[in-house]
Amino acid sequence: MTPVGVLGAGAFGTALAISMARQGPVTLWARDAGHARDMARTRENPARLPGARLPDALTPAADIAALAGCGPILLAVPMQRLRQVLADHRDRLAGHPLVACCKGIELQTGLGPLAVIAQVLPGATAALLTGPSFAADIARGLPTALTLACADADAGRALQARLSTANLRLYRSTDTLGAELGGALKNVIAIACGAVIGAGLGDSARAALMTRGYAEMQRLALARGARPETLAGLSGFGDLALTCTSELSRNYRLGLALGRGEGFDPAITVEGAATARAVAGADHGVDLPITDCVVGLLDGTLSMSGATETLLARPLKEE
Ligand SMILES: NC(=O)C1=CN([C@@H]2O[C@H](COP(=O)(O)OP(=O)(O)OC[C@H]3O[C@@H](n4cnc5c(N)ncnc54)[C@H](OP(=O)(O)O)[C@@H]3O)[C@@H](O)[C@H]2O)C=CC1
Ligand SMILES: O=C(CO)COP(=O)(O)O
Repeated sequence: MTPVGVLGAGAFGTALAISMARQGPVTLWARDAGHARDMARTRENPARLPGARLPDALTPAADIAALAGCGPILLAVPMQRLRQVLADHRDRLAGHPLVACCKGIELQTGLGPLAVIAQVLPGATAALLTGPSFAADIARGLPTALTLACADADAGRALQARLSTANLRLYRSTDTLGAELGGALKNVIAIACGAVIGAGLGDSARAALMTRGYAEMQRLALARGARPETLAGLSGFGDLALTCTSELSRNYRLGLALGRGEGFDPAITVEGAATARAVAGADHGVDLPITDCVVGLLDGTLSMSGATETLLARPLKEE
């Protein structure tokens, strides 16, 4: 069996590699050669996924040429890095089915991962793997369900069969736009929910924000042509429910810090911050009051009390 390739030895890339290496060969590329060598020697990735052991079938690689012998390649780098990574390694990636594992909207263009892939590698078979999944849970072999979205139904079926594992149950979709937007926008709402809890506004306020945040996700996604059932699925509702209620979520933790008026380590990957700015700044004619408040909190132009008053003072309307 040709190995599955994983580009990006971060938390998610490593967790997916571990899960898939339990049923076949996987090559995990790390951009830092020393990082790859350390993983090969110690059989762990403590910096990104502490406590997880790398199965024997997982081969860390420092040279991206090692991906040449792989079949599908999973792209597990942050959304705002995706374009550069694809451009840097275009020749190595050409000809392989590419599975974007990142969640977000590109700040400069307002595009999602699959549109970025199409621009850098036109004609590539591309899919998206997204949904409610903490890297730590996947690495521990806990049951996880994800959406595998691919515009090409046959390619999607093949990738679903190839990438599903004993604990990773993949559901197919051809609504790539809806899957992209669900995974990206839930991070913005998770920041908002963390801020509400961090400010001590309570679980009822969080439930209201999750619900109205889901409405905001739907408004934007449907306006851009997504299917409602996609937003109601794993990539939308499922991931929203997970990310808005767990301190394992970095987006939620950033929100907690904002609500508490505390700082947050900028080195930690938090996709929702850039996505909020990308979406709020775009001209799509859709009302996104929660997203706008998140941007204000991130930029320091809006206080928690100001954000709360802004949302509570909105004109009364039908649900
Ligand atoms: N963590 C999780 O539980 C989940 C994450 N995701 C998504 O996965 C994506 C990746 O996040 P995650 O793995 O968690 O983030 P991490 O911060 O753990 O890892 C990011 C990885 O990307 C690599 N990277 C960053 N920039 C570049 C670059 N220019 N070239 C090559 N590699 C680069 C980093 O390399 P280096 O180590 O050398 O810095 C690192 O290995 C995000 O979009 C996230 O939303 C989805 C579901 C769950
Ligand atoms: O996407 C995730 C869960 O589905 C991971 O969440 P964070 O990026 O907020 O850590």
